[in-house]
Amino acid sequence: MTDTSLAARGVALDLLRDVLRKSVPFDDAFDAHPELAALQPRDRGFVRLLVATVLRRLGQIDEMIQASLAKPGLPKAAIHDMLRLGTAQLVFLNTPAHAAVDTAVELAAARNAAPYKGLINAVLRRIGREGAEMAARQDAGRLNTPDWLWLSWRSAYGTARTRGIVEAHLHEAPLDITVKSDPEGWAERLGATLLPTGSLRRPTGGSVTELPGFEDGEWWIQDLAASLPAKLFGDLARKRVFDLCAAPGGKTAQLVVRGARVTAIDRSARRLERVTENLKRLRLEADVLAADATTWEPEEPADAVLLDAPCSATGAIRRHPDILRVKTPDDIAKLARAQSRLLARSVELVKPGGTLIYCTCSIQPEEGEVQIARLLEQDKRMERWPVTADELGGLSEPINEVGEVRSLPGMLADLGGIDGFFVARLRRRQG
Ligand SMILES: C[S@@+](CC[C@H](N)C(=O)[O-])C[C@H]1O[C@@H](n2cnc3c(N)ncnc32)[C@H](O)[C@@H]1O
Repeated sequence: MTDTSLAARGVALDLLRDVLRKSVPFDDAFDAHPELAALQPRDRGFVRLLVATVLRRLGQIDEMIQASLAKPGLPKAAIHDMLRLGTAQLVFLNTPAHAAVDTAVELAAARNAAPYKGLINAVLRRIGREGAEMAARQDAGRLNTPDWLWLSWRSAYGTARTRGIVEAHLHEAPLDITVKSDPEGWAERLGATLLPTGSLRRPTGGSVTELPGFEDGEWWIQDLAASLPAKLFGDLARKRVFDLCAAPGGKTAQLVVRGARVTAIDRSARRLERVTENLKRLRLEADVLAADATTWEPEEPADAVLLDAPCSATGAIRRHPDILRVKTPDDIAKLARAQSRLLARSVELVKPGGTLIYCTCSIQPEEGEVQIARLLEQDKRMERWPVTADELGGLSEPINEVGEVRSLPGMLADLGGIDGFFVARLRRRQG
């Protein structure tokens, strides 16, 4: 094994420990790893793919490891992680068997685990021989999904839709792009597909910043589902809009492009820097303000308010498989309480006759449908303004019976799928 590939696998081992045992979100662990900067871009890409594959396929991988151990009982955590990295390469990343096994054994030697070299060698050789057949017999979607999430989705959406969700999680999401203007022209220049809602779609891979139009600020990365809320305000020309949870600013940019005068608020000054940077690259202008939206007092209410609330992000598992491992039912309850406080405050920040859009990239009903049902029951100043399929380029599948957008991974499969998202559009009654 070359020094760089040993270093890359060592970094992957550390990242797996950070996510699985310290519940650090993968992107944060990745950005913070001290040895990552020294790796070649290709090795960095490999580390990302390798760890993401283990997280995406953890249930399957662990079942294969269990079945391949000579004695029952798992080895200690670091050895288990070395086996996981080896198995992901052997079964899901098409690494030649000798390379995957040898590198795992060398990693063990480099990490003071030489006594385990024999065990690692034996288990991975067996998985190299039998892994593909084992994988073909597994119920992949179910095995890779923690029980609490499986049960929550099955009770909210039924078994067939839950199957669609968990099967979609097995694959990485495509790269979606929102353009400032001329979607047809940019689709051609970027070699992308133009989706019915106006977003562009490309397969993932390659360097985004080297694509035409990036430097000139003609477009930004934004999932198809995430692009929907800002499109649902109706005419925004010269309207005053509060974007209450704005960072990193994808929706802020959309609102500005649509002609609104936007105040972009976020309580994280660090994340707000991303909004400022993104707006600068896109040559767009908004007032950017670090404040807590639950206590912020503007001079007057706005014509429209966007509340893209902090959430568990269980709708974005295709892009962030670590969510399967780091989120807990307690997180959902805590986030739901914060969302409900933000929602109550948002009502006060919108003028009578104005529009409030609430959205989250979660597929937990507690962070979506339940929030809106409770608000409408408690606050008679607000009413629903249902979303229609023609506002989504004719897509009716992600609209529920009361006119909320409820997208689920697994929907729009013929277009390449969509992240899970919830969007409710409300109006504050006059008077
Ligand atoms: C889902 S993200 C927003 C994504 C953003 N709207 C976009 O499209 O790029 C949620 C944001 O809410 C911010 N946030 C959480 N609690 C907040 C609060 N009480 N007031 C303002 N911002 C808050 C977080 O810092 C985070 O940046």
